[in-house]
Amino acid sequence: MANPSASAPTLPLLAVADLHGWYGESHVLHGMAFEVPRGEIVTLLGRNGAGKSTTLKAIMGALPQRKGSIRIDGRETIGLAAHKVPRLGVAWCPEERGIFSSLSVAENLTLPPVIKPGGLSLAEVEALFPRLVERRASQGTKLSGGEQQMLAIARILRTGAEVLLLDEPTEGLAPVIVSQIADIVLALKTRGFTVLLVEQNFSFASRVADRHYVVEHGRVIDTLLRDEVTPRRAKLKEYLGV
Ligand SMILES: Nc1ncnc2c1ncn2[C@@H]1O[C@H](COP(=O)(O)OP(=O)(O)OP(=O)(O)O)[C@@H](O)[C@H]1O
Repeated sequence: MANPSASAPTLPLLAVADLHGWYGESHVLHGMAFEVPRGEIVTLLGRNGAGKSTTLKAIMGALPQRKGSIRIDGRETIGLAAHKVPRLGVAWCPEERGIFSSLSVAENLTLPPVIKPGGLSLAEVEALFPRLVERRASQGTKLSGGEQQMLAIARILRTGAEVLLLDEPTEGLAPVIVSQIADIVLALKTRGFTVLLVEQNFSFASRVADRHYVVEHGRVIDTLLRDEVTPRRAKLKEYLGV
């Protein structure tokens, strides 16, 4: 990884301000605003349909109708074509995971192109994911949900991205696998990655994250730092309806 302290420490790696987004006539992001400091794990929490996944899409330039501001390492990207966003060091792991079923684990792993220097080597990726090494020759279709999720995360680590957008990486997984994914996300932080996580699984989110933004109706309605989660747990449960 590039040295995380190389840029100004006070500049957030990702800064979203007054972000609006639409699907056709449907206005779903209503002034999203939040910051992701370099080296932190940050979550967007909220009920189904709050606009969390759409926010990740908007950051990647995959939401055609959007306005506002999305700065990546200080650079405004709102007018940028979608194919240019990854070059700024952002990688997206969408909810559907996107594993190619006809390709092997090894082929899936090396499919995304390296677009920036500073990514992990294949050997470093494999050291983080021993399970994938064991399954190297297996086809995508033969993998369990947890293995698919690991592969979806693993294959973006070589690309040189510094910011990883992970959309519900624990969805549908057994608790023991969720715990392994938490260990991996924490290991990524120690390797210098910055992570923006969309999550419904609050116990997972609270284990890994440094800060949480609560999203409701397409905007951030509250922010909690790691230490505020326990004292404000009742309020958080109310927000999430759990
Ligand atoms: N492709 C789409 N076309 C039209 N409307 C959409 C589309 N995708 C999402 N929406 C709508 O946009 C709103 C925000 O959805 P989004 O998926 O961003 O929510 P979310 O907070 O990520 O929740 P979830 O966990 O259910 O994905 C919802 O009302 C949803 O129905």
